[in-house]
Amino acid sequence: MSVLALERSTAINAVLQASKVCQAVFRNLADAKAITKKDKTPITVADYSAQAVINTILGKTFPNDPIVGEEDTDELRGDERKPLREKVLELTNSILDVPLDENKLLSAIDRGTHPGGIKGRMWTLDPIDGTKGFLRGEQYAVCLALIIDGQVELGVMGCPNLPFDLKNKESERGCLFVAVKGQGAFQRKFSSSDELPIHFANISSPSEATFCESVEAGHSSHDDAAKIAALLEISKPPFRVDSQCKYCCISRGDANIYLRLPTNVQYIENIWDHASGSLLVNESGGTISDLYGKALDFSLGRKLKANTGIVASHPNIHSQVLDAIQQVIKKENINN
Ligand SMILES: Nc1ncnc2c1ncn2[C@@H]1O[C@H](COP(=O)(O)OS(=O)(=O)O)[C@@H](OP(=O)(O)O)[C@H]1O
Ligand SMILES: [Mg+2]
Ligand SMILES: [Mg+2]
Ligand SMILES: [Mg+2]
Repeated sequence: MSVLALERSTAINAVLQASKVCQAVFRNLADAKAITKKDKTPITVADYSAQAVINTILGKTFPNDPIVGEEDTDELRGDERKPLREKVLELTNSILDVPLDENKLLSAIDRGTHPGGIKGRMWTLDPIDGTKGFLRGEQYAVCLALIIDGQVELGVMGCPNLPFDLKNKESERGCLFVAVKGQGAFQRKFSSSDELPIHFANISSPSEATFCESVEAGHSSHDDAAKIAALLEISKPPFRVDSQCKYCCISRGDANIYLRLPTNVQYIENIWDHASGSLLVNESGGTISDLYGKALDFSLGRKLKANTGIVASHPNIHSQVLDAIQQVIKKENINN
């Protein structure tokens, strides 16, 4: 049996089950209404339920593994939130073999409150990445990764709305991506367990590239990206796609560069927003770093405290992309 085989199959199953939750919620749009968390970002019953489903499935097979998950139950408790809690419970139990009661539901979600760190095994989970994309009916991803001693060893991403072949409008939607360190990166349909290896598109000059960025200008500066693209003589328009689907798209050659450029200096990226994507990039032949060329450090807790922004691209062009980023950042620092 290959290294991390049980972790790989368990994570794939967990992500597929959580993706079903998201699809069910979206089919009944009334349930997909968001509430706003204390940090002013949106959350839906699907985010809560997907985290409950994945944490429960992981807990059964790996009871001693901690989980660094995006969500917690702070805003799911109290009388006022009873209807929301009941909806989350109903959804979760429509997927799990053994139904949970309310207390078990809350503790399943709160298994995700681990602080992270450098020692030992831990999972990191983003039950819905691109919640805003999910609410718009566009792209979103269920993202799960296993980190051991600060290194991402396994990444699985479910993209329920992503076409298997982007160039074919009729192509089936619902793709799952999986990578294990040293074992390559693969794509499969939700509807079949056949896996196909994926690779970065070969490219020799940045001017030929298509770059991906967030749909939300508040999450990544579109203005800075346009300046960087101009310096690199990129003529193709940006490929704006929600969520960690960006990582999936560059890893299978739909685009060539992923730029995530901070819009404010206070924002620090979360580990669950980049763990699975970073391994997918590395295992499909790409390079990933922060804007200064520094490797992403997943060992410092729940956040990528030592990194600023993200850039992923083909190794042939990575240093040129970093140079262009430096020129734009320097100019901005001078002007501010
Ligand atoms: N200010 C700011 N800067 C950078 N990133 C931020 C910011 N605010 C939120 N977030 C995180 O962005 C995650 C969504 O990823 P994307 O921006 O790629 O997708 S999208 O365009 O918003 O759909 C989103 O993940 P989810 O909350 O899981 O959707 C957030 O973790
Ligand atoms: Mg969120
Ligand atoms: Mg996210
Ligand atoms: Mg999320």
